[in-house]
Amino acid sequence: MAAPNKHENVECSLNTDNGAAPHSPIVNKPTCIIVLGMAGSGKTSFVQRLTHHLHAKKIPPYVINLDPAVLDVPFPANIDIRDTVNYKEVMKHYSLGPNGGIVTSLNLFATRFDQVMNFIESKSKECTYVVLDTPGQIEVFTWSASGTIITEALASSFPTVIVYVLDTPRSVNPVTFMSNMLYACSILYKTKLPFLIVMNKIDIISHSFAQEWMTDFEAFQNALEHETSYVSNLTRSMSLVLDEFYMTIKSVGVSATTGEGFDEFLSKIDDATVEYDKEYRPMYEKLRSEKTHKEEAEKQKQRESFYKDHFGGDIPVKSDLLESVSTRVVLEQPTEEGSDEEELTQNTDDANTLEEESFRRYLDARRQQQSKKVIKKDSQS
Ligand SMILES: Nc1nc2c(ncn2[C@@H]2O[C@H](COP(=O)(O)OP(=O)(O)OP(=O)(O)O)[C@@H](O)[C@H]2O)c(=O)[nH]1
Repeated sequence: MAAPNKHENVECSLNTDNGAAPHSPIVNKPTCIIVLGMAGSGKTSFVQRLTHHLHAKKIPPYVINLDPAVLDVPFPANIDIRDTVNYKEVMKHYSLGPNGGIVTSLNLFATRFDQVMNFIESKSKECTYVVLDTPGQIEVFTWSASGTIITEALASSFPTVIVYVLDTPRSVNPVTFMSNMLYACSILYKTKLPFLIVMNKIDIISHSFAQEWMTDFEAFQNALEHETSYVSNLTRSMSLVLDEFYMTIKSVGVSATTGEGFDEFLSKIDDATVEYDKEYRPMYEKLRSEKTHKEEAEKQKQRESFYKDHFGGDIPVKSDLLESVSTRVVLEQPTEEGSDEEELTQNTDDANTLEEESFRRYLDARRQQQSKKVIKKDSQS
């Protein structure tokens, strides 16, 4: 069991100087592994074992804990939501129950996720895998706005894979198995990302029965013979529907307790990374560019209404004046360390000059308009 480590709010201190060459199929981009699963399926134990396994292989991962309510994080987390959001304070402040507190904490954290993206980006060359543990209650992540924001942010910049942890011993019941699969299926279609089912706890029972049910419809129907409840009829019909889902889905059996199956898991993650690159990346890149365009259009709209309000619509919105100002702002580059103050003064001076210039142009334009009006009046009278 990996010893709990003092995690850092912002830094990746663990994943350097190991001499290991990243082996991700996509050069210079870590694969983000989002770990989801029903409460108690073993997500945290799985992340703990995976972290341990990767450290042993000298490929230390970048680990992020997104569960604000967990008491102890049993793996060395580089970023821990609990350092940013105090779940108990959130509950108290907003008079929420435990689940509302978790959802709100995750929402608050999502507003800062751009910073997390910057940290991952800065470690892109050193880290091969970024592992994210999610809250115990699966719906908090899968059906919340913040879960979608986090998933889309990751997937539009890095190869991202959804790992669904299944409690194998609990799934020996075909109805429970089917419920789990329906849930997995809904997440697959919602996230539109490569998806891997991790059948955990195979030290208790082999996952071969579950894999057989996924590939052999008859075998599953036979297992249902013993079920007499009305749910079994529904399950029987649903298994027909899930056939296509089973055909596209990858699965692997692991034990977070013994470490069995983790090499196979990594090899499937690498396959999923290639799959992301081929099939999903174009879609997410399009999504990102659409988002950028939408934001640009929104800014343009705000600028237009600003100029309308301040110049009464007399000056055409697309004037060279507006263009020169907006380009200046958009093209602003981050300054070198140590020269911030100097650059800031320079920028402020530039901005003042621009403002003066534009104001002068505005006055000239008004003067010209006025004189045109006067000439027109004179000629009429
Ligand atoms: N035998 C066995 N037990 C396991 C394995 N993985 C997890 N467990 C046990 O399953 C229980 C739940 O594990 P957790 O890792 O806390 O599960 P979780 O999904 O993170 O739980 P929540 O986040 O609280 O919903 C614990 O008692 C673990 O010791 C495994 O591979 N084998």
